Amino acid sequence: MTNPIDQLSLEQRRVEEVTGIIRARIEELRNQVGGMREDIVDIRRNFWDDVTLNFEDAAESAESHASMKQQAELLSERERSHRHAVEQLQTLTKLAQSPYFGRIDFNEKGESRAEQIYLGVGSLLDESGHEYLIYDWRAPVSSLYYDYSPGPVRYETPSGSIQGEMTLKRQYMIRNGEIRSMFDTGVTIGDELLQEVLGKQSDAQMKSIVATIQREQNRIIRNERARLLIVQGAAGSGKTSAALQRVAYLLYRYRGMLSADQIVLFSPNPMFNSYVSTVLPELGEQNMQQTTYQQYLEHRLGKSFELEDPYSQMEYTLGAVHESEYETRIAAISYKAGLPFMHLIEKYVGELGHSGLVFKPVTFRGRTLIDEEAIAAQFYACDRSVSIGNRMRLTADWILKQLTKLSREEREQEWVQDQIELLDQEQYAHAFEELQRKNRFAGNSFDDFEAEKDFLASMVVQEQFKKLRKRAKRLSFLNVPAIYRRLYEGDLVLLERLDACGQSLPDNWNQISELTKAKLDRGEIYYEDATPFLFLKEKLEGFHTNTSVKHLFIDEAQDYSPFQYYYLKRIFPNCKMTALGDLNQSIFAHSLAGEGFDPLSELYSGEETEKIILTRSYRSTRPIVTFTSRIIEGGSLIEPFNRDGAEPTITQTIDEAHLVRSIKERVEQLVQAGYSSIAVICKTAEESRRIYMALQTYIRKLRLIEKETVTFEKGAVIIPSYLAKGVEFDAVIISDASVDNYGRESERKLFYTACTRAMHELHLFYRNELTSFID
Ligand SMILES: Nc1ncnc2c1ncn2[C@@H]1O[C@H](COP(=O)(O)OP(=O)(O)OP(=O)(O)O)[C@@H](O)[C@H]1O
Repeated sequence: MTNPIDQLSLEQRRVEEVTGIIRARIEELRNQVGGMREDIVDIRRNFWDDVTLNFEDAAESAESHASMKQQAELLSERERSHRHAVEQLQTLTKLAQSPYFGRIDFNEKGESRAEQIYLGVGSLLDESGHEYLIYDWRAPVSSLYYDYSPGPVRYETPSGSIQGEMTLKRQYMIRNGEIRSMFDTGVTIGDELLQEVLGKQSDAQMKSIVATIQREQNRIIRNERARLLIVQGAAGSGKTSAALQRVAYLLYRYRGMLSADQIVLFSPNPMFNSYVSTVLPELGEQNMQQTTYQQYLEHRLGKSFELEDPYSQMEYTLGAVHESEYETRIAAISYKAGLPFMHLIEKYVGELGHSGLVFKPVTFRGRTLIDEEAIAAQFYACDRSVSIGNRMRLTADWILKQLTKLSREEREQEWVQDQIELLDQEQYAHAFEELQRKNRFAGNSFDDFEAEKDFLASMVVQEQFKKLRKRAKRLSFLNVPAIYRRLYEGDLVLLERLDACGQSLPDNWNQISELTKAKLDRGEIYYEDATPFLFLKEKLEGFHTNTSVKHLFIDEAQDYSPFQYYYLKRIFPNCKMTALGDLNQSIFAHSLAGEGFDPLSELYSGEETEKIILTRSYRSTRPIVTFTSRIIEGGSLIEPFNRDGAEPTITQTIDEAHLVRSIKERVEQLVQAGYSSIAVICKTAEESRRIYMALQTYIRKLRLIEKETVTFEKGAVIIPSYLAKGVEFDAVIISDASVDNYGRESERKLFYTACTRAMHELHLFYRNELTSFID
């Protein structure tokens, strides 16, 4: 056995050799890329010179067409090669800095000797093109590194399972071609390396974790079987990290079949998008599509209503306790989140198939062309065995036909003559050409004059009717807002029928109805009504499904309601879903907390669903995890990663001035200690603004984070608790941990979420009495 020093120098020599090969290849590739770029510019510049164009007859035209096609193909082939080479160059540049982070020696069953397998963020072949100098961390064999310690091992490949023995597992920290540290590891992937990584300061951007992925995280990343993968993980257990590495894995595993734009990540807020946006490019992949549920709802709702955002709803639930309508609103949020409400809407739609739909008349220049009764009569005359969506299409076709008829009558109207007189030269010339083309214009008879007049009138009317036709095709003759409102009008037979079939409405349904109607009548819609409204709309109009999305990732999955999950399933029927959440961080009144992930688990069959639980927490130091896990029920199951640090502090302040002074001093001390991201977390936006106003003159570059903030930056920030979801800071200050601020049971998880954002230090301030969430 070689001694450790010799081992290190042997390994260093290999790093140098491999780095040398990488550098040479970079050089080579740079030249190639330069050449390709020139080629492309050249082809683009001379595109028309290099194609032969002749359209004299059909044969010549076909030849010209073929020549153009050939040239375009040549250009796109060069562009593709250029893109590929640039990507390769990016990967090689990363490898030149740190060619690999791990090694396993694997002796495959039946082979006489072990192969040394080095793992990095991309793969590299030797000169002969046969031997891998570096394996991509996502290659099948690389999973051994994450799943096993030395001993008997096996891994899966697309063509079956491979067994053998792992004789060595080693980790490296290589920077600028130099091995900074090296460990031979046992059971877990190097506590030493993880210690080193986690002990570092936070960044404005999330980092990739490929060198230290833990076994249970690897199960999430490489899962290919589940249609629905549910991850319940403690705060800081690496759910978001696992999700992003999973995207990178899927893009590698299904290269050529799956592209980044077929993967969608639903994030908690726009700032989070900026926080995670560098991970995939760091891994040499393109970012998936990112959105928030709110953005998605806005897109779907269009101009129908002004939509309340979830943070305004949150501010209401946190701050409006003393308002008279508070209990009604909370009951409404909770009821409208559930499946019983979804079933109520389904029943309602069933009823609407027989009667009760509300239509809008087709109007034009203040006149009704087709009234709502006629549309309703037409709709209800359609065969009732046909689905509502299809009957709606048939009704639209009927309206289009009516419009064609009506447009003929419309030509006689006075306004048409007025418009004709206003036509310009160009429009006249166009009409004249059209008439000639149709052989309806000879140029010298009375008929011609009539034909021209008629043609111009038809042209003017057609132009104006275009909008009507478009609206009819979009089914805008259906008054969905009014239909949704009717649900709350109380005179529905439906509600009695529901009662009869044992489904009961909440006790205060009448008050809920009043509240909802009042909002709708202002042209606004509560956040909790948006999904039910869209569900109703889609049920009536037919679902606008998105079949191109193949993977849906839902981060902070506990913040979605069962109703929202069913809606998402309907909208994205072809995709696999990965939902990552923590029930202890359920902060919305509508979220999954009560029933856990059960409603989500029922989305697909048992065989299609898998659940993975992560209990180890990596973000915070052991003292912080020990402290925060006492806030919630079942917290003792959370396992802190063994990283030492300062104990959290709790300080009582006398009044607001004292509080502001204390926070200021604490921030200064944290800056002195070298922390670069420090957050003062307040409960609400209002509290955040107040503290910000008081502190801004004392703390340099202090930033106030609001719901509109889209970038996550380093430095000192004041942030409302619910916007701190999913992100982390070196040090966290809780500005007011008094019982007055965090006293209601419903605020426990919000308080927990705020405290668990801290990586290295946590400081709490309070006035009068401390919250009872801390024992
Ligand atoms: N295997 C790992 N190696 C290195 N760092 C890790 C690993 N797993 C998690 N981390 C780090 O732990 C921190 C928390 O990870 P992440 O934000 O993914 O957790 P989370 O479960 O989504 O947290 P939360 O639910 O509290 O928002 C991050 O700094 C991440 O880089």
